[in-house]
Amino acid sequence: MNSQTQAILATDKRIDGKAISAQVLSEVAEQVSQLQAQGVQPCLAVVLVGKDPASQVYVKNKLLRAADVGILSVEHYLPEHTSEETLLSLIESLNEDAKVQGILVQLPLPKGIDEIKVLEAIKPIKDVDGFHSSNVGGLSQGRSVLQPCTPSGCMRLLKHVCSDMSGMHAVVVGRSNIVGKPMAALLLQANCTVTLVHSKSRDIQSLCQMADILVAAVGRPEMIKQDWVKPGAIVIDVGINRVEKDGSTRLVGDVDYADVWDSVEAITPVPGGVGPMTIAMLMSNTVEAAQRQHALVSMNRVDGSRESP
Ligand SMILES: NC(=O)C1=CN([C@@H]2O[C@H](COP(=O)(O)OP(=O)(O)OC[C@H]3O[C@@H](n4cnc5c(N)ncnc54)[C@H](OP(=O)(O)O)[C@@H]3O)[C@@H](O)[C@H]2O)C=CC1
Ligand SMILES: Nc1nc(=O)c2c([nH]1)NC[C@@H]1CN(c3ccc(C(=O)N[C@@H](CCC(=O)O)C(=O)O)cc3)C=[N+]21
Repeated sequence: MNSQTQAILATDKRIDGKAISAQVLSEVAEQVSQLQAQGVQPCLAVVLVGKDPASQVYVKNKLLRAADVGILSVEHYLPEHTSEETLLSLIESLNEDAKVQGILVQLPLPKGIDEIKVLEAIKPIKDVDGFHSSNVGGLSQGRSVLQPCTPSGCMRLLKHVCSDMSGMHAVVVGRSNIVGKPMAALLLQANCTVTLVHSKSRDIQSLCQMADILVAAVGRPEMIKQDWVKPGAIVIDVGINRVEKDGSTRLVGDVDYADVWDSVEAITPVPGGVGPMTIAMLMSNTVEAAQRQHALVSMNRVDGSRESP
């Protein structure tokens, strides 16, 4: 990225996730071309069980972005009442398919299917969501593993407005396995002092007021107001909430954007903030998975060892 683009993206208070994700996607497209030149076509398998309307929209957007950057995608749509066994055997066949380097099982899964069991069935090297315990453990140890897309997207946005986060107090609201916990791990790795807040925390407002970096991943529309935010804070709003207002549906975050605007140094909008970054990082992880698998295959050809990707 040249310094002029960096300046454009960083001068505004609004952290433009759409523009920054476009940069990530153009880097990914370049990496895809390099892999293709080596005879590797990156391919992402997306598995959707049931007909949850929001999941259908997200999956469609992921497939569109994959096509944009030259990543092949294969879709597996399974009916709502699919058994856990059927899903596990699909994952097994995708694990064994050398043409597929990335596997994503869209969450949430229908009731009756053990989410952890399903995520654990995905080969860690193909786990482009970064949800397998081996990748989760690797992240907390600071190893170079496939990282969860939403938190790594948030880190990328933060780096646009803050080149060194060392010593800053980061408060993350929400402790889910897919957002809050890995977000805290990444902030810790960036040398922040991290507070992880959840529904059982006491006096959440005071904890938020202490934040130099505030990350909201709660799922409560516009919960965070101006008097929760320290003046000059950087705010990353992960929340995606659909609210009805005057007969139409609007998308809002967990932060009251208009209310906090005057206080903050920088803030991500909803939509157009973290959401597009999540998808861009998924493409980036797919390419990384393809590169790692290609390197393993090449290494095995040279030394004849039996380890397979
Ligand atoms: N932009 C993107 O790319 C993505 C956006 N999202 C959005 O982010 C939001 C969070 O998602 P996700 O992490 O999956 O959600 P979960 O519902 O899994 O987790 C929500 C977390 O918030 C905590 N919480 C709930 N209410 C409160 C409260 N009043 N005060 C403090 N903490 C509270 C819960 O605490 P406890 O653990 O105690 O129950 C829980 O840890 C949602 O709006 C979701 O749609 C999610 C993924 C990606
Ligand atoms: N295995 C798995 N991996 C995920 O990463 C995963 C998941 N399951 N389940 C659901 C959550 C949610 N999530 C989003 C991705 C993109 C947008 C996104 O693109 N949002 C747009 C708006 C989209 C709209 O209009 O609804 C935006 O914020 O601008 C939002 C949310 C990924 N998730």
